[in-house]
Amino acid sequence: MNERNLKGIFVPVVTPFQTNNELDLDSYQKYLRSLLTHEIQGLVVNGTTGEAPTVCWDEVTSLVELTKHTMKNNPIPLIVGTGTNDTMSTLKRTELAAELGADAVLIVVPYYNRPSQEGIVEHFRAVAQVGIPVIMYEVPSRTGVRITLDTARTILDMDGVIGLKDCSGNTELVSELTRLSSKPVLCGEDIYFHSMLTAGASGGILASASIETAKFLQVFRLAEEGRDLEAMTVFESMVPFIRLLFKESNPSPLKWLLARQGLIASDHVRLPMSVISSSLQEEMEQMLVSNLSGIM
Ligand SMILES: O=C(O)C1=N[C@H](C(=O)O)C[C@H](O)C1
Repeated sequence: MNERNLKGIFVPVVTPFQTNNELDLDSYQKYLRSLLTHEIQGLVVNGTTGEAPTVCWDEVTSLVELTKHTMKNNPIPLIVGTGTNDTMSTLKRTELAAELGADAVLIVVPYYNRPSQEGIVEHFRAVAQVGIPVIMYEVPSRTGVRITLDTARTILDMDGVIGLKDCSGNTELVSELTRLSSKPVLCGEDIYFHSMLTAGASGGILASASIETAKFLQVFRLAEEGRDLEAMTVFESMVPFIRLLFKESNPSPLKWLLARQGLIASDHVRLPMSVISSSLQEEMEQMLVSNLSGIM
């Protein structure tokens, strides 16, 4: 995988669990097969949406193997989340992902220990040397640390780093990087998808594309063709749905909807995540009944 492939709609997949906390691989395969009926550009396993903090490496291995098996006749790029807040364990996981045949790794800016900008740069320099393409993942609302434009540029200039997943909460970073003709930026914050495309993003890694796959593909295609008004109209039809999907922590609302659609058996999430509140369930039911964004 290289920076030219970092374009279009990438779906970060959920990790289905049984109510006893075991992986539910039957559901996982059914859900994957349904996603793969769309012409998406890639999948992300063990991202935030995949509940990476509570999935152990043996389980990631099972998920990656089953993903590769399921798409063997029609392989698309497979990105695996291997970033942690410890450089040594990130390196180990990244090497293991490469051995499993991942096409790229998604490396979150180290969270919780609040490294300096220099520490963040060195973390990425180490991972970039493993030899598998690296996508940097900026999500300050989750990590507690925000990268500067200089840090983003320094990391994106490294050989082995192919792009950035931007969940920075606004369009500043993507606009600046686009102005500087940097490597590709994928939107990682669903509600900003259209504005980030307008600002120069080359696509998105979007949890809501698990449900509204066709519409996200349509927005991307229309924007690429320069039909921005149409792209905006389709995107705006999804805004109420996206707002509900992120009203409580991702991926609990998404898992509820996938279970409601019968694509996974249960909306179970591992603690400390919890299933959505009854009030959000009611709002989601209401959305389905009034078919707000045309889903289902
Ligand atoms: O799993 C991901 O990748 C995504 N994570 C974001 C988050 O939950 O912070 C949301 C985005 O849709 C995809």
